[in-house]
Amino acid sequence: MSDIVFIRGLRLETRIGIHPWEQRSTRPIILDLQLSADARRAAASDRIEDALDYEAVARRLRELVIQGRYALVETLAERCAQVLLDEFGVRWLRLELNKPGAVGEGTDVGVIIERGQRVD
Ligand SMILES: Nc1nc2c(c(=O)[nH]1)N=C([C@H](O)[C@@H](O)CO)CN2
Repeated sequence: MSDIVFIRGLRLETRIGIHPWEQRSTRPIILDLQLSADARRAAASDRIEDALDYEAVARRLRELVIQGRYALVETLAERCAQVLLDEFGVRWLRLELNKPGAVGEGTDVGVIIERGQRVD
């Protein structure tokens, strides 16, 4: 199965950073996600129950991200990945977490992780 459901540019507020001043207020992070999913099954039935619901994914990640406090982008990326694997049954994912402006205006920094087994 090589189908992918994607979410690009998911902007979420969180407290993140290694410096005490970064923990005093929220800031935006941006998630880009690729999630393996069986699009053929969803297309055959045309039912959301047979699809990986990107709306539900976005809602769950928003809840997770806003509630937490994190030092590292790696930690937050890993938490998000675990939720997708455990709660949504995603077998493979690629997650890019961007912390825009962290090393100067207009600069994108962050982490890209892949988890699970890609079945082709
Ligand atoms: N690999 C990482 N390096 C750095 C991180 C991080 O989360 N992962 N964070 C910081 C600071 O919080 C920075 O974003 C703001 O000064 C520095 N390096």
